[in-house]
Amino acid sequence: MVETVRKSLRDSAAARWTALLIVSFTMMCGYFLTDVLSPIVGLLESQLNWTRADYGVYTSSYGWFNVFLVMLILGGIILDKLGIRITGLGATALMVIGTAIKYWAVSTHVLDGETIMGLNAQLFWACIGFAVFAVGVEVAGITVSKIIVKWFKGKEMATAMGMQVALARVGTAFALGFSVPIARALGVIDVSRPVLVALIGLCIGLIAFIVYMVMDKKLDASEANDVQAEISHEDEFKISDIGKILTNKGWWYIAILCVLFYSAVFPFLKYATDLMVNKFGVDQNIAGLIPMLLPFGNILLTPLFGGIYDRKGKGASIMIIGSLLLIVVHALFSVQMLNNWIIAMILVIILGVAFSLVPSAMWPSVPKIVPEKRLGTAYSLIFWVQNWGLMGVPLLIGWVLEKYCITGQTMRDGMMVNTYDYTLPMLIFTGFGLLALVFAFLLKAEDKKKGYGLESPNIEG
Ligand SMILES: NCCCC[C@H](N)C(=O)NCC(=O)O
Repeated sequence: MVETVRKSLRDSAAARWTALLIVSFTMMCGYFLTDVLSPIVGLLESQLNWTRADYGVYTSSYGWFNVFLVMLILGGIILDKLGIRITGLGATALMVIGTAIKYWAVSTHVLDGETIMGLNAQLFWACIGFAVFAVGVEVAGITVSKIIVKWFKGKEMATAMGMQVALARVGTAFALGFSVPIARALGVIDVSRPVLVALIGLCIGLIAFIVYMVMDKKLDASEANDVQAEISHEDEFKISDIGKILTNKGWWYIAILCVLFYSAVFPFLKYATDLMVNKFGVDQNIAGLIPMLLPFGNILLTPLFGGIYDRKGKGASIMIIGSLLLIVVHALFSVQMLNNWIIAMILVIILGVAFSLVPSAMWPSVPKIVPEKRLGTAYSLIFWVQNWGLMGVPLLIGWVLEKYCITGQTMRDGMMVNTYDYTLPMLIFTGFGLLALVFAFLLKAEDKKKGYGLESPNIEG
């Protein structure tokens, strides 16, 4: 009898890297929209009368539905229960719908002069759009992580996750770099134009995801056999599995490390331009260029470090080194006499290394701690914990700046504005780094105790 060895579609390198590129493109469009308004805060003020406080409300709306309505956790449960295709399609559609609402809000005049719940109506609807989009992009994020595990387990998983994060950072860098030129293009300033570009990108991203769904179906078909069907039935996700995640110490260490580490990076980026102006004396028209080095650095380094994790292992150690670098950078930012912009550039570059090390090792470590059937929920719970930090820390830093750090006033662009001393905020970020380091060590110790294999390569022999 001739025995045929059935090959899975994931054994084809071309197929799995194509799948990765397709879903990474969708995520890149999502990250572009996420930061598309960050560089045009000044234009929002002059065109739509949004104050800095209004912009703060808009930024925090990212977490409204994800955090308070626990939509992110529901998304993770839906992912584990209903699967990748339906969840990914729903999440991508939500990104498009949310962005369409936001585009309408910032481009229409029918809301002029109206208020809703004490907010300018245009701002209110922009926030609702952003909050809906945020559910989509976060759930799409966990879906894509699960997609990568599905195609790359036992193979180049960390490299693939690193590539996906790198392409997401391209989206962030494009937003930081091109939003202003797009808004100023055609001789008429229009803040809704970058949002329209993002909306078009997301529609293409939706089509890309539908193409991916065909590949996903083919992958399932290539792996289907009776034995597996039996196993997968027994192996179905149950709601009680959430308890198993929440009682897993390793999962907690990753979740806490994640919220502490990301709280010292993304919220820092929201204030980094202002830091360059106030501490390093950089002209505010070009001050954004220094923080922009961070996502650009990530584009090269995250897949590189992912590759090291795949081939050599040392995932927990990589997270320790990343946390150490984070502490060094923020501590040096807090030293008052270090105020030359070249130092600022060097520190941002080192922060870029730290922000490549930790994500490249953290995300591929989750499948080593949590079984695949619970991965969607595990990732979504980590993102949920993380979203509290992403929402709360910018508010904390803003409050600290206003209460303790005003040093005087100066004239900028013909307007009298406050000047700030960033020492205290940078010490707070350093504190997050120190705590992150403690949890990185705890994770390494737990790995040693439980044998998760965080220090082992991902590529199987
Ligand atoms: N401004 C985008 C925030 C994305 C947060 C998301 N939960 C996440 O952590 N993604 C992984 C990453 O490193 O971007």
